[in-house]
Amino acid sequence: MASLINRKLTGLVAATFTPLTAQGEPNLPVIGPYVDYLVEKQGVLNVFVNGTTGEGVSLCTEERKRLTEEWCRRGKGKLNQVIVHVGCYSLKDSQELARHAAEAGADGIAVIAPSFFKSATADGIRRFLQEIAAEAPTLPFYYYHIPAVTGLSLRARDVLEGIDALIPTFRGLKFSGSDLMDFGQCVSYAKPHWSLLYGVDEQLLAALSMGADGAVGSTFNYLGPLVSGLLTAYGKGDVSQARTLQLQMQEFLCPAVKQGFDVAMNKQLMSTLSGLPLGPPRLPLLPCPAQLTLSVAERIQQVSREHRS
Ligand SMILES: CC(=O)N[C@H](C=O)[C@@H](O)[C@H](O)[C@H](O)CO
Ligand SMILES: CC(=O)C(=O)O
Repeated sequence: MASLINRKLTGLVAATFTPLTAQGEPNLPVIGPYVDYLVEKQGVLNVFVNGTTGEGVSLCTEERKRLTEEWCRRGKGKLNQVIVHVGCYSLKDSQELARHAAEAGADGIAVIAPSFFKSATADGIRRFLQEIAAEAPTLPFYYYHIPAVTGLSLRARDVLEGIDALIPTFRGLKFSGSDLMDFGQCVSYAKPHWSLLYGVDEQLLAALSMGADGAVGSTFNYLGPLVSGLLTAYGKGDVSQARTLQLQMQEFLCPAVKQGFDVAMNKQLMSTLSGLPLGPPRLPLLPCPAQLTLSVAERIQQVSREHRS
């Protein structure tokens, strides 16, 4: 198990959608084909399960466990890493999910700070994270910063201060915010074995130039080849090509963003593009009419064909 902790997470990580039946129950049989689709059609070999895109906080702990087990089981031998989000409002529930993720064979865990009672201090968050990480001492641990969703005003850099003394398994950060100065300050502070993963897909290039090691995002579920191309171009020093691809991606997403691009719309878009029956989102999110995502889906399909040919 010692090797798990030394595997640095880089490149693309797809934040997965949670397949639900028409009745709103986890639809586990879809996960096997979903893994194959990511590997074969998208060239994406890492997943981030039960996060924002996966509506993790809308699922009960039993459901989260079953989904974790299925992703780990189906991903075995096919995916490089399965990272599981285990954050809950309750510390105890998070600890239970952290222990479970280790048993299920996950490759790492991540936690979003609770946002009903919002910690006013970095110390409160660090100690919450510490008590969860301690329950899975063999797994790399990542802090997940997503201020627009949590409403927490604490900078990620402030949470990082002194964190490795508290959490020996600390291995980095998923940063889903647009404050690139804060991100840069996380890069300055990071240890070489940490992974700084960016999570605002439409401006990934800016974060790469600031020092990101990789990215976790929802759009890599269907824009994998395009974004892999962006990473490769950037890695070769071809910023002009990387920019072309980033701007192209913004062009597709812009019509969706104008209509309020939330998880419900994103999930519908993914169902259309992949053909996987992902089902409705869970309440309080309402299903997005297929019609609303069709024109976005058509443009993405057209350009994806060009990227493959
Ligand atoms: C709020 C949200 O879901 N953020 C995702 C990851 O953190 C992103 O992957 C976005 O879905 C993506 O950047 C599109 O806006
Ligand atoms: C994007 C991401 O990491 C999430 O959906 O949680």
